[in-house]
Amino acid sequence: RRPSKRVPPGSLGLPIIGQSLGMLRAMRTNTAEKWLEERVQKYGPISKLNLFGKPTVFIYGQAANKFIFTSDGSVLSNQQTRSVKMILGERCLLELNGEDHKRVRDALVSFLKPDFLKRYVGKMEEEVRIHLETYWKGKQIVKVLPLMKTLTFDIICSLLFGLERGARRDQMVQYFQRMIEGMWSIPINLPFTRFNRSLKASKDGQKMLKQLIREKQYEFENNLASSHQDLITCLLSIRGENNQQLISENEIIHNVMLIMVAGHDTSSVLITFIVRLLAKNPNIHVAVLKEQEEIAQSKSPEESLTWEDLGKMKYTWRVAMETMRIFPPIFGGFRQTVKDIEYGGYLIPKGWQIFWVTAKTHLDSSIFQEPEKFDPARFENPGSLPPYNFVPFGGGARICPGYEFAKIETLVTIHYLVTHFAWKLCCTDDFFSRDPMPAPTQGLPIQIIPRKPI
Ligand code: HEM
Repeated sequence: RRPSKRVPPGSLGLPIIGQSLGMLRAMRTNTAEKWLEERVQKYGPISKLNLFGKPTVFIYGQAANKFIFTSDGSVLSNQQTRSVKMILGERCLLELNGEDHKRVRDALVSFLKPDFLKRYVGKMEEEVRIHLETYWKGKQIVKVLPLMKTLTFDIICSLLFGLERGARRDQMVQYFQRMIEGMWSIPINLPFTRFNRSLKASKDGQKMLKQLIREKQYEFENNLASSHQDLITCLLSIRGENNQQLISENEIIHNVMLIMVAGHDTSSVLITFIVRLLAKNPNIHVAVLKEQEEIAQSKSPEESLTWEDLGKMKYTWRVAMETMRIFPPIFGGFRQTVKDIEYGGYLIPKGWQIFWVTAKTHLDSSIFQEPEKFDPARFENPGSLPPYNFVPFGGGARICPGYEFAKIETLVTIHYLVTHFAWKLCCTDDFFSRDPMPAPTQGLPIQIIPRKPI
């Protein structure tokens, strides 16, 4: 078929600004789905707009997700905002395409695959225990979101970077927290801007990582590495013919920074929203508690959780999936067309952005009946769910490689939370803003009542 010469309906708005401010405002006021629905009502399921200075086409639904996730690099390339590229570096996975993307991704997956991660359940559990003893024990009110950010940072530092607790880990966490704060803002290189503070923190963090990598390289080459292999050592150990290192120092630094961001912001949001939903749905809370108590009672108090125990947490994981259906941590993302393409009968010119949105498909009543209702039973038989309808982790060649990691940390944390504490929400409003990660009012303060000692 000859491609139609028509670009999708819609307006590109003012030059550069386009609809970016309207979209950002809708994200911050938790009305982004409504904002997009109004577009669909006005222009139909495929429409053009101008986001962050680029002509963009917004598409959603099963076919759209399939198109985005299965198109190869000859049709669509990955597309990040300029601020993300400047802060994370040009060799991180988000910037790589084709063979380079596959080589670096395979290296990361060799560490993040279940066979490797199952050895680390006990180490994650140790981090959760220490966290609860430090920040929850003896408290009456805690703020869940900031604490979950601290916990997921700690887990990543310990498991992925082999950085033990202490001044060095604290310094690293500070750099990364500052870096993330302004990562999504508009890049203006002035000393007082949020972006510039992030860029500086990214450079300081990179310097520290470089030092850490050199130490790990020395340990690796002199057979001094500990038996608990971390991600950095794992990447250093990937060798080709003649024993040459296959992942360069810059690739290690940029991807370690990506993992720090991708791995901590998302899982902390997921756990926070599960805590919120359990407080609002007592029946579901009771069912999760029952499942977790059965596991706890099958072990002595000193015994660690195992991979097999996690396999028994089926209901809890269904609750997590339903939480991600309604409140996906990642709102959506961008790709860029590598050539003129035809989609849905329209022409999308070369160099335009394509904007995909998770929640718009997740809340579609033709896919999920009564989409506003929180119902974990939808995931009783995940195999029956048609592909590309439930996409909190994306899909295809760029599907989230941290899925298993996120699953383990979520299940271990929820196990400890429900078996050791009961809780009530201090703010009962339903509001959360997206910046771009969802954040409930005041970071979700809750009143906690201990069930049994940590
Ligand atoms: C609930 C937790 C998580 C959610 C919802 C999530 C979601 C996502 C999504 C939607 C993408 C794909 C974006 C796209 O196609 O453009 C992605 C990519 C990615 N995620 Fe996650 N993620 C989570 C946790 C993690 C964790 C724990 C890690 C690392 C330990 C991680 C590392 C990554 C990386 C490196 C990518 C880029 C993959 C690539 O471009 O090939 N994520 N994630």
